Amino acid sequence: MRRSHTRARVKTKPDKSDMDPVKFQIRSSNRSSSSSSIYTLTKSNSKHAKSNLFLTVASIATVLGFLFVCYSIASSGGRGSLRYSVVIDGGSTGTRIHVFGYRIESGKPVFEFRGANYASLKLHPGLSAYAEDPEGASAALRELVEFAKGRVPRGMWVETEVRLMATAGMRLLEVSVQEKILGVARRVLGSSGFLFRDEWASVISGFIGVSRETRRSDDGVRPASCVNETNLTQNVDAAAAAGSDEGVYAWVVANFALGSLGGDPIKTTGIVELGGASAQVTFVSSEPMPSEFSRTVSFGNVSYSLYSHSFLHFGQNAAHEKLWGSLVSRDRNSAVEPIREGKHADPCAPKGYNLDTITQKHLSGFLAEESKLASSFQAVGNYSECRSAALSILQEGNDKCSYQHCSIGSTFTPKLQGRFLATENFFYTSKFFGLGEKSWLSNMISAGERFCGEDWSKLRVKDPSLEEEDLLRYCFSSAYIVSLLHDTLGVPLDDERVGFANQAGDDIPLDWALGAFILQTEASTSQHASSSHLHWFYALFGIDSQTLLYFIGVPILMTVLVCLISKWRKPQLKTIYDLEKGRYIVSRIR
Ligand SMILES: Nc1nc2c(ncn2[C@@H]2O[C@H](COP(=O)(O)OP(=O)(O)OP(=O)(O)O)[C@@H](O)[C@H]2O)c(=O)[nH]1
Ligand SMILES: [Ca+2]
Repeated sequence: MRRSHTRARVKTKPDKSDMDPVKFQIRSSNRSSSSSSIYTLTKSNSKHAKSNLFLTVASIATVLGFLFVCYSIASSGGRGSLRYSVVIDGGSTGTRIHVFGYRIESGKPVFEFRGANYASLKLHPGLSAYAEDPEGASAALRELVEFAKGRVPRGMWVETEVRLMATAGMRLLEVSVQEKILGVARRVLGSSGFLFRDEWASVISGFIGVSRETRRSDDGVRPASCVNETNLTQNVDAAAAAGSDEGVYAWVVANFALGSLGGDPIKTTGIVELGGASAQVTFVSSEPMPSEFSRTVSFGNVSYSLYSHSFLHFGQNAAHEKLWGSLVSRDRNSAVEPIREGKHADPCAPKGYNLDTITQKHLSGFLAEESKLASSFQAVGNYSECRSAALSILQEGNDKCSYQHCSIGSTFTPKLQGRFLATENFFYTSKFFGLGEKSWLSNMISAGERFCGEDWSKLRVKDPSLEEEDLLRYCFSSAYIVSLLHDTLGVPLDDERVGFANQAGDDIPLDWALGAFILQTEASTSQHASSSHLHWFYALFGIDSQTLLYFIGVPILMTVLVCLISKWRKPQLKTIYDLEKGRYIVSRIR
């Protein structure tokens, strides 16, 4: 059939509402028939055209939307998008910032403490060093904030929470001085660009057992009782009964790392932590205990009834300073007999070490200026005397015990139950002496006897890279560790249930700040999920975004494809208007 070359002639227009005709003349190819008809090739019905257009646009939009969902899930490794959180640990020897990345899957946070999902930086000295000059803390805090900003995408800063949680070093300061330093921190963090509220900068031992009021703190740890902070200035010992949140957080990260968090309480692992200013003991105990030591931690649908306590002044550095103080002050039952008037033997310092500089620096907390100058020390390096001096320090206050039984100071501690990880200085000192896991506590004794009994000059040659003060501490540390775990807490010397560690599971650092982040994120996510419209969905389907993709995405794609195929497959009809016959003829295009 040839296309006509004659000009199309305009005839009666069909009904306006129908279509807008295009006309041309087609001559039949058969010579014999002279008939030729004028045909009208009509465009499709405008309504029909619109629905086609809509269908096409909708199909394209659906397919694009589906492809975008595929891309965003694929690009996030088939999981929720990455979120961030920042925790600053205000310790006594330094301030450490932790930057965490995590995802939400099926309404639950998924934590990975490695690679781009975890970074930390520690700056010395700790916040408590700025007691005389609180403003001086702002420079270090700004440097830590800049470190975090380098690890959180700028677009996420505004929804990334930052918390400052200070521990023993700050606990030892007057509350008024604490508040000045915290005020500087609140100003720096408030202008950091991260999500921050003033109450998120605090000394974490905010709860001590005086009133019977209980309340749920926003980090998922429910204190057995609490009181307002003003009591802290009146009774430092009461403050010593505080701060067990630090121990709880360390317990949380240890059991998260070991995979026992969320499981049977009996199968969890306890934590004994030897810090600089404080020591923490936290474990699941079935023994009845006074409420000020009891903490309940909920994780998933499991509740853990814990004993948790932070022994302020019983951290390694604080205890060592107490030893020097006890060597000098005659009005206390001195840990060791003085050599002669004003000359004190220090059994925890290897022979030949010159103690005067270090003791003058550290005794400010214990001595009036004149008695400091009058006193001098002689290193006599004797491990067993050092160990009994350490025991005297640990038992100081035992006579004031107001509980059924006390172990450290005048504080109640139930009998240790189950397995334990001994962290921080337990780990550092065991590593220094090269102890293996097997019988490490009994080997600590022989290592300490050798080290304390050695001449200082030989020790210096063996470890020239270490700071003198750090090297010196290993004699006291080896004695204090055995005296704390075995002589005071009753851990048998060959007990395999207690091991030293600084990481666990998949090399997860056993740092309490990670535990605080886990609890806080778990609490805020489940709060958000229960208040968001998706809660019923996750509860009903309990599926993650990947499965969601298959359940919803694939059917949409199939529907769109069927529509598109059916549309294209639909016979292409041609509607023509026969002028001579005066009617439409619909015919199929091959
Ligand atoms: N030997 C040794 N000791 C370390 C090392 N790192 C930290 N410590 C000591 O381990 C203890 C606890 O470390 P951190 O928790 O980082 O110190 P901190 O938070 O400032 O101290 P606290 O406020 O008591 O927790 C302190 O006594 C530190 O001096 C290390 O690499 N080697
Ligand atoms: Ca610490």
